[in-house]
Amino acid sequence: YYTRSIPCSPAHCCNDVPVSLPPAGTQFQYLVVEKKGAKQNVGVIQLNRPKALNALCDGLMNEMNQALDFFEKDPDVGAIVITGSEKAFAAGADIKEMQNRTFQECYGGSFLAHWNRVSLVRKPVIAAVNGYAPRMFLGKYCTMVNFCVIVSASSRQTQMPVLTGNCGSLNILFMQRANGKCLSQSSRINSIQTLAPSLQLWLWSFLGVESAYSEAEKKKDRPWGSEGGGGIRAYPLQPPAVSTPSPLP
Ligand SMILES: C/C=C/C(=O)SCCNC(=O)CCNC(=O)[C@H](O)C(C)(C)COP(=O)(O)OP(=O)(O)OC[C@H]1O[C@@H](n2cnc3c(N)ncnc32)[C@H](O)[C@@H]1OP(=O)(O)O
Repeated sequence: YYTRSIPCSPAHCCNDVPVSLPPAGTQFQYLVVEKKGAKQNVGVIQLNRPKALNALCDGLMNEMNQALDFFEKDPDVGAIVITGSEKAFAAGADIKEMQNRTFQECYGGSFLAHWNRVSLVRKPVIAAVNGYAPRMFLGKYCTMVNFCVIVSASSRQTQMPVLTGNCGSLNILFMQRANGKCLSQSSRINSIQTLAPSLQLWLWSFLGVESAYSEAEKKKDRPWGSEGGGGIRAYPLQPPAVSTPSPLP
């Protein structure tokens, strides 16, 4: 990595603070990192560990944090897309790496603390999800999907999790029909629905989100609208149903 000054822009004043940028052509071992979109204003991070179904090993997460640093500091990038392959977004934590760690090591050593980075990015992050993404919303450190602002899942996304616990109150979920059912199991859906309109406005006002969203769609096996017949459901759309209390006997 080298440092250089980037010019200030109205959207991002850096006060000429040096930022770290990866040199052109930097090769990541576990990621493909590139800028996309007509204006090259979408940072796309593709998990690229196919033999392990993109399991989130330490090396991959460290590279992810470098890529996020890079895109966060790049004034040309308005939003970031994280995606995987057609078969797997990510098979969750690397369980082979975890198996010999003791509780003391994990707890005392702040195991997975560096996984939080994606939640701290000050630009919208969209997860474009195909294939396996086991337990993606379950637990605080579940997978990085948990921290993305928008999750756009294709109908082939399998093993859709039950939304419980800390499912990320900032997530706006767009899912195709096959997965809609998981949302009804969420105890947090009411608060997500309440937040949605203002968040969407906020997101869409962000430079680059629109093109980031279309880049995310290209990464999915079945983009929005491809199912026809109005089969696509976007969440949250409706206010929560008000249940009428049954009269006392
Ligand atoms: C704090 C965070 C918590 C969490 O994230 S909890 C969730 C942890 N993840 C899991 O429990 C998922 C474990 N993986 C699976 O259950 C299965 O895989 C799948 C259902 C996702 C896919 O099954 P199939 O299509 O049959 O593939 P395959 O032969 O099992 O896996 C292909 C290669 O990928 C490696 N792999 C898969 N998942 C992981 C993982 N999570 N960590 C490390 N390696 C993984 C395998 O071992 C194997 O590779 P090799 O043939 O060389 O053994």
